[in-house]
Amino acid sequence: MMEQKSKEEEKKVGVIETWLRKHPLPFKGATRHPLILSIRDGSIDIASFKSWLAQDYLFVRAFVPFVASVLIKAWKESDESGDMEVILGGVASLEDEISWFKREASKWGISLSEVVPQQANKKYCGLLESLMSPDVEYTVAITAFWVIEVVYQESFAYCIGEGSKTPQELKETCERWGSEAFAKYCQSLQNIVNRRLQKASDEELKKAERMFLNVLEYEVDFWNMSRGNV
Ligand SMILES: Cc1ncc(CN)c(N)n1
Repeated sequence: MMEQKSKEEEKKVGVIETWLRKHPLPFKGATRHPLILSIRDGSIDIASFKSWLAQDYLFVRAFVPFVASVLIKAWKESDESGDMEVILGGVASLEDEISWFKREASKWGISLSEVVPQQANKKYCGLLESLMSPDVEYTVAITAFWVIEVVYQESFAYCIGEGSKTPQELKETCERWGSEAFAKYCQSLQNIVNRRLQKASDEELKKAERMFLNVLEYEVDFWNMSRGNV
């Protein structure tokens, strides 16, 4: 009886929660990076922030076709029509995000047309491009999509959380990904991923878990880049 109950509970917990318990350090490494800690404690070097902003603009431009490719996979492979609305919401919000990057860059005197992608950025955009292949399963692609979004949500929410000393001029940036609305969107993605993983084959589960860890590494490399540790 006891054993039955714990198995039931495990089912309710969801695969993502079990991964987060199994791999706390990689997740913490990506969401509590020194760059984020320096925003939160106010010691951030503005040159690092500007470098992150410029590189992230290029990343987001590459992220748009990736999210569009996840939308196509959802249309072809999903067992739930509601997935498309969640992903479509993500695509739509990226238009506003790109405009925001342009405004923010001009505020900081950054000429976006002159930004050259650094190595870690090129590598990460290469990963996005590889995930656009029709050979990559919807479950694996949507897992990557969720991790990419949740790292920013967890990181920037920490910068505006209780006790933070984030400089006023960086608060809008932190709000963009640290807001309640963005957290809700990430939760919707997480629900899709958990549902898909519950039905996945062992092989697909392994692929998705490897992707989860891979993306966390790419995120750390991306933060490192902005601190000059390419
Ligand atoms: C590198 C990176 N990772 C995630 C996000 C959030 N879409 C982003 N803008 N940039």
